[in-house]
Amino acid sequence: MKLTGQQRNAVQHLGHTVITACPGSGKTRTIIAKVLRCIDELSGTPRKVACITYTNTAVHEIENRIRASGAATSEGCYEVSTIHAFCQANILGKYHWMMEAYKDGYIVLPSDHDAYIELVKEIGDRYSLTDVERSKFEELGRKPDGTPISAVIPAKAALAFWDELEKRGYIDFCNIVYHSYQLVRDNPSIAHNLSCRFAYILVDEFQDTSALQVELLALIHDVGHTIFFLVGDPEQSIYSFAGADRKLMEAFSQVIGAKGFPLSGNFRATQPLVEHAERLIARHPPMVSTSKTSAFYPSVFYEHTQDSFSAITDFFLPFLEANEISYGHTAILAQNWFVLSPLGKQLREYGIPVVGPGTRPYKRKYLLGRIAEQVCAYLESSDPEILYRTEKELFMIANELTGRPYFRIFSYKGMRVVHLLMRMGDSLRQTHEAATEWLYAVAPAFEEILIEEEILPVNYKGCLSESCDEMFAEMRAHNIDVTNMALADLGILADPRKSMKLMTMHGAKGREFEAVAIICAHDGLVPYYNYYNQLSHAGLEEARRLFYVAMTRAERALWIFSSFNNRRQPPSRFIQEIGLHVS
Ligand SMILES: Nc1ncnc2c1ncn2[C@@H]1O[C@H](COP(=O)(O)OP(=O)(O)OP(=O)(O)O)[C@@H](O)[C@H]1O
Repeated sequence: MKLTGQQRNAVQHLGHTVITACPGSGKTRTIIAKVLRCIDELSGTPRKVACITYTNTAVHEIENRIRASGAATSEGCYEVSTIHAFCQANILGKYHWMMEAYKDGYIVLPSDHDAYIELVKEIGDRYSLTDVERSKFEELGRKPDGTPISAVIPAKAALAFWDELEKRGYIDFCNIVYHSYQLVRDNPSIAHNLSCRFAYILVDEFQDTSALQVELLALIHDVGHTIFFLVGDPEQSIYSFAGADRKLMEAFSQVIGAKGFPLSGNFRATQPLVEHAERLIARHPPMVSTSKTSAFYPSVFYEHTQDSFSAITDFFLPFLEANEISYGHTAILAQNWFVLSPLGKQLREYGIPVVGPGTRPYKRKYLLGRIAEQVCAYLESSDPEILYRTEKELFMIANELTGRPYFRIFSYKGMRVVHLLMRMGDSLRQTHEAATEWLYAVAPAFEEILIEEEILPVNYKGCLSESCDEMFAEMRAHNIDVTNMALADLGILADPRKSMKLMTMHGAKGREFEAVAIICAHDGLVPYYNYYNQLSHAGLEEARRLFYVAMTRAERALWIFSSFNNRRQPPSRFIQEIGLHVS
């Protein structure tokens, strides 16, 4: 992997390391190079390197790059995961028996699970919570002392919610980390064990690490056998609502005595784009482009249009076509999910390959849908990468259903099952061409394979057929045209490489796209405020960083749209701040 001198120096440093640098400067590339170096060093030893990153997408990206480098043969000496997956695999999943509440096991409850939704309703009714408050349970965070972190949910409601989860043997995402922290804090032998096992812990996007996560890392650090490699950019800290504190990066680096390494230059974006970003947040020294991509002049555009759909179809899509930018290299970003969802639905109906909110014609929770999407993606592209993702999906499904991590899936056995599913999907495609018929045919066939191969227990017989019925009932209830659904449409959902991505600005962190469109750029959304939530100085600064993250995802072109259908909220103040004219 090609590295600059600065990047190489950071990778070669033997002690604790911290890299604080601007967007596009190669922080993620450097952390990947460090993983590869650690793999080289640790291969053949019982010790490991853990690379902790913020999102599952980032995990996939890093894993792909490690595989591409050929280091995947050293599987077993590295782990790339989110902090939740790290805690689940190395702490809570292993030591839950030490906790009275979870001594017999637990089930991780995702926020789209029926039991989760029911519980939110129950607690919402008990505490007379508003719809906005009810929608924020999945964003709940927790301080090291157990206090809930939420700008909107009253603490007593959050505590009652967790109490009920615990009584029912469930656990939500934020408590995976909280209970792991408790286990490590109360049992020094666990910290010792982790420090002996992990020779290196590398953390990407450290600016969004919460106090709870830092405390957990500090406990491992204190044992003294682990070297930390931290990368981040405080100017891209956008998760304070979940407990992130941009000052923790510097504080933790000082505590552990990490040596700082600068990285300069933005490899991603062209100079005109970088100049607009500099107007929003000025860096010292100023960020300069080192991108070799040819620049568009102009490359930052603003339009005030009727609505988001007309913005995309009248301006963004024609621009992509004229400049031969493929959909797979583009993204549409918005401050929240609610404005993306109707747009996703409209674009899908318009025939544009899109993934993201509103583009899946049924909820993600359906087991059959989750497996079928992977199989369809593989049948379309034969990409071996999808085989690994299917393996992971099976692991998650088995874990969610049974409450037990079934690590054997990540072995020859798991891969064999994945191949059996692919083969079955392919053979049924010959006789059942339409997606509807195919789904009804694969449901019992996949189920038989999963039960026979002991991925699912026998008492789960019927679960995929049931899931198939529920999926279709939901699609019919929402008037989805199921008869014209093709297998390729399902495959796109699991393999979004050729599709335009719809994502929230938060979800876009760490990503890059040739062209980016920001929709609904209105004051009240970015920055967020309304009659009940006045805009504070801290809120404004966090929103500025959010807009900065969104605009620095673009490599060549950035389009920003506001809408004259939205009469209550003026165009975002950040549009003018970056030097664009708002009439
Ligand atoms: N030494 C290098 N030579 C060539 N390209 C590079 C180099 N370093 C980084 N890049 C490229 O620059 C782009 C940005 O790199 P990367 O994603 O690692 O930046 P980052 O600092 O993590 O960005 P952000 O903070 O915005 O997430 C990527 O396309 C990467 O491949």
